[in-house]
Amino acid sequence: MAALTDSCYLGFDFSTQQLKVVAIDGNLQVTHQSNVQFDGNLPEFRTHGGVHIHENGVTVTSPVLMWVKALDLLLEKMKTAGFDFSRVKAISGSGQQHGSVYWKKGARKTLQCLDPGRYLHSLLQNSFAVQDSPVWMDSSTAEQCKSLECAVGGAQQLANITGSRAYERFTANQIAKIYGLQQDRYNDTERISLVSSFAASLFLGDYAPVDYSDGSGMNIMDIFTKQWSEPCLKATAPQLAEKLGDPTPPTAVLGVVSPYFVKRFGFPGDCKVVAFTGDNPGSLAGMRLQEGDIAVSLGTSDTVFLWIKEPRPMVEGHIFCNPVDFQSYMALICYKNGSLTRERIRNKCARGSWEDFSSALRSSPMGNNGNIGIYFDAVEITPPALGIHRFDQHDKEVAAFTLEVEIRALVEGQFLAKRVHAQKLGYRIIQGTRVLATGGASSNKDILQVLSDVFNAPVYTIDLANSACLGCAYRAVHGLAAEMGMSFAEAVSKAPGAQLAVKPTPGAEKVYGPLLKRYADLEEKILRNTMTS
Ligand SMILES: Nc1ncnc2c1ncn2[C@@H]1O[C@H](COP(=O)(O)OP(=O)(O)O)[C@@H](O)[C@H]1O
Ligand SMILES: O=C(CO)[C@@H](O)[C@H](O)COP(=O)(O)O
Repeated sequence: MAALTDSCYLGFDFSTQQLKVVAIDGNLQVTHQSNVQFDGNLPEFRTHGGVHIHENGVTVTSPVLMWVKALDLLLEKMKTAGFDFSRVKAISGSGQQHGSVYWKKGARKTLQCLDPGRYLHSLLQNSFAVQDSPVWMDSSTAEQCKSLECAVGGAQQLANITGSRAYERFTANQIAKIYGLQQDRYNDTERISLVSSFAASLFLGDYAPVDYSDGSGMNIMDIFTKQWSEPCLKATAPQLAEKLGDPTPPTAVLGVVSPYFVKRFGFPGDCKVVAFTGDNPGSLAGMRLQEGDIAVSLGTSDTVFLWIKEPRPMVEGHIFCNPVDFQSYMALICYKNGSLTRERIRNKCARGSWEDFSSALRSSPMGNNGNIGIYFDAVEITPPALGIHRFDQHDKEVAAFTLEVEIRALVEGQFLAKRVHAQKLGYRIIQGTRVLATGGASSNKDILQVLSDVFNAPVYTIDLANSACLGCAYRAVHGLAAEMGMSFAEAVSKAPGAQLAVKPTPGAEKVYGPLLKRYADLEEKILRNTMTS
């Protein structure tokens, strides 16, 4: 037993607003957690919510050096807190999906001989051909999307290969834009990483490959052969395969940590680095999703995901390779107007207080007396529409709601959308369905109550809102076990299970059944108006 509590595994998450870490011991118990907030702890980068929204409103980037500096800061913080790095057997991690990093020619050499006496951000300040990395909130690549779909034979055909039709935030379209507008920088790029494989590269002291699961969010990888698709490569940019390197299984042990971390922080020389993946795949691992469950992540973005065996890619939603099981897949739907929209309405209607926001939810009725709100502050992903739309019980568009009605309309609207879209992908709520919630807003029980009522199913949470970090700490454990043929489920069987957070209110299905239909029709109408305007 002592050996199990002595050993330690780390999971990092480079998400939109912060860098987080979770440490677990060999018994899979959480022993340490920490984080660095980009806006608050690194104000010199002047980000808002971890990003820069450019003047055109659709280009969204983050400074790549901010992520590097956040890692310097986080590891120093852990050291100051007395964290014992010498016990770490393996690390893994995740990153916000789709974002891309452009390593400059010569950067590999720099990575291979980092001076442990200096900070990473100072050592790597000249290592990037593009300083501002495009991130998942970007929607500036409509033109590139059109041309990629056209090149492979249409949206459905692209989905049949890569798991998704062309999406503006997906990496191929971002790369095509950089190649089109900044050819010098593209030519000066030695390696293109995702945020996840970039983070793994820092630890490895060499370029880390893209894993199959996060690689599925690029519009370039064939999710069935798990190789780059030739037609997609060709339609995106020249010499792309060599700049991407070959994709790798998410369970792969990539090597050991770079001597930089051994000398500077005292990591053991044989501490393994397991492939990093996307934050949503990381969450699937952290929640130990089972077939039949539906997971709802309420982070900066809201996402819904499912474990699936037989994928049928469609033009709505995404299919990714499964991060923990080679034979399986995961379906995902992403919403851009998640926590940041809830924060805006909280500030406008609840004096900036989550407590007041919650009490408005508690004191308003299920179904909001028939009022429905659809809030797309930024161009939404599912569906691609914009604007604030409020409807009364007769589906008549109205200009405003009272504060309390506005708060409930936002939360109900967000969850009605999730159930409507999940059902369109074929998901059915059956006896025994569990909704697993995670992400920052999953700490709010009143928000979870609305989720439970709209889905008419119990909502479970895990102890930690940071399921991506935890999942990657589990993946670090599994990476070592997988080498001996052990499955993920076996490797983490001792981990604490999800806890029941809330049950649906009696009568919920009667209230939300008709609202689901109305929501779907109203959304359809908004989308039609968007297309014709
Ligand atoms: N009590 C709360 N109620 C609702 N939302 C909350 C609460 N606490 C935190 N949040 C939301 O959680 C969000 C951060 O979630 P998180 O999953 O950590 O994001 P990310 O991983 O994308 O950085 C914040 O933007 C905030 O709006
Ligand atoms: O674009 C997607 C998924 O397709 C987003 O879910 C990003 O992966 C960002 O994640 P968070 O920082 O919101 O967790």
